[in-house]
Amino acid sequence: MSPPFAPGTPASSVLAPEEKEEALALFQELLRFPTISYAGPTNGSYRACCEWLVKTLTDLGLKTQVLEVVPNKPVVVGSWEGSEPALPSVLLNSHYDVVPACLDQWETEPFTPVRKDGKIYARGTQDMKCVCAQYILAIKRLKKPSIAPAASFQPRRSIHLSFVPDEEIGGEDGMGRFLKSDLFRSLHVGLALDEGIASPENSYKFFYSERSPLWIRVRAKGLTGHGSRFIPDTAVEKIMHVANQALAFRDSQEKRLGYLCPASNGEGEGEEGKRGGHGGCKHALALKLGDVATLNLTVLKAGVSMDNGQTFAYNVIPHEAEAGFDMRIPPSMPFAEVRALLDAWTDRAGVTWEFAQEGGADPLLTHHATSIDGAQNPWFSVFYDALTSRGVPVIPEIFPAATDARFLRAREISAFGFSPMRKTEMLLHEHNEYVSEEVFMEGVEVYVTLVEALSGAARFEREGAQG
Ligand SMILES: CSCC[C@H](NC(C)=O)C(=O)O
Ligand SMILES: [Zn+2]
Ligand SMILES: [Zn+2]
Repeated sequence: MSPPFAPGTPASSVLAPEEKEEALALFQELLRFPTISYAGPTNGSYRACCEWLVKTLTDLGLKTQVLEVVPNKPVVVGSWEGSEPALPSVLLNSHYDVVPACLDQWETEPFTPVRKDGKIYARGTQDMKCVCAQYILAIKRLKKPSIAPAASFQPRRSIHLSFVPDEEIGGEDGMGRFLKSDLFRSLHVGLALDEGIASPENSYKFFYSERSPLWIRVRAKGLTGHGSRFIPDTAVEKIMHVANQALAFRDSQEKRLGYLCPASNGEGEGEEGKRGGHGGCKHALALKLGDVATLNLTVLKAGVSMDNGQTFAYNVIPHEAEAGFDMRIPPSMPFAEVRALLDAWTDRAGVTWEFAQEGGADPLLTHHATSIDGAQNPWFSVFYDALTSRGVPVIPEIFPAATDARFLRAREISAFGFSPMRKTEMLLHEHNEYVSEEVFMEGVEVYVTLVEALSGAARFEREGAQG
């Protein structure tokens, strides 16, 4: 892979003002659906959003299919057949669900988009309805071009757009079910694009792997008694012992941030004292969030209560306590090491730990990566060359959280996480989420570039004669 190159000047918007307004109107229509994912019977406005997607894709002339394996959790697929449909296709995936918004913390109504100072405020503007809309608008540009050189574009490989629910609550009933369907098999996907995150710098980040989310439950039992005494071996004391060691590990990982990648020069941890750019490191890569482990104490339960936690008996030492940790494990950290740490922390405290993920953590105990070596993975070269052709530095990273791309990579389908937002504050899951109109419109053009290149890619040598 070539190193990231110096910033250039990206093409500015070439759309007429009325076309920009049309594009922003479409984006705002999508933002109006309160598609908050949750485990309720109707799943917010999934169905209404799905109907809007079906109409929008059909109006574009795409073949539209809806898969509803789990009631009220539809997956929508729009397809544009390529001139060589036997070749592996390009999948543009996005999730249409969003996280909840705390109304009292927002300055605007989260599902009534507001345009102010060149920005659009609404839940989902970054995560990830921007990308849902940009895919649609890029296809619209390519199908009904008003601007050269998009005129007469015909994809060689088929292009599929998938819009899935439930990503924000684990994705099992969304992307998980979609991947197991005959519909998905029929798409014959070679490369998928999925979400990334905004880059505050003048660069595009893209993600080729992600950290594994492990949620750990620790339960302790201990002696009870009067709150005025020195009772030994209490449940809370045991939990505190585990928590203190866990938080010390957290500190040690946080200190690694910004230091040279030890793997890049083969000299191990000692080299981490040298900040990025020094010390003979081959790549001069500073460790980022996706390269280190994180751990947060996110659940704490204890106390004797007769009314479900409304009031507590402050003078009774609780005989049980529980802690929950959200751990994120980078591909460089073997899972055996994680287990050994957890065993050591809990053994010393005389308690046990378990995975808290529903259905177990087995699928999360393997990291999957899409190769970013062009000699191994020709999709990477096409993606990277097309993206860098826009003159903005392009940075490969490991996604710090979990996305639907993990399901694709687990099936050995190449998947890059990418949301075209440069010079943009990262606001996913935050209050007052927004994206600038300029960034949004540039993103449409970025996808025009990417879709042209990816769907136009000639048969790769390894694809053989049958595609
Ligand atoms: C494991 S399912 C939860 C998925 C969620 N994804 C994001 C992007 O926030 C997370 O990483 O917590
Ligand atoms: Zn997302
Ligand atoms: Zn999210």
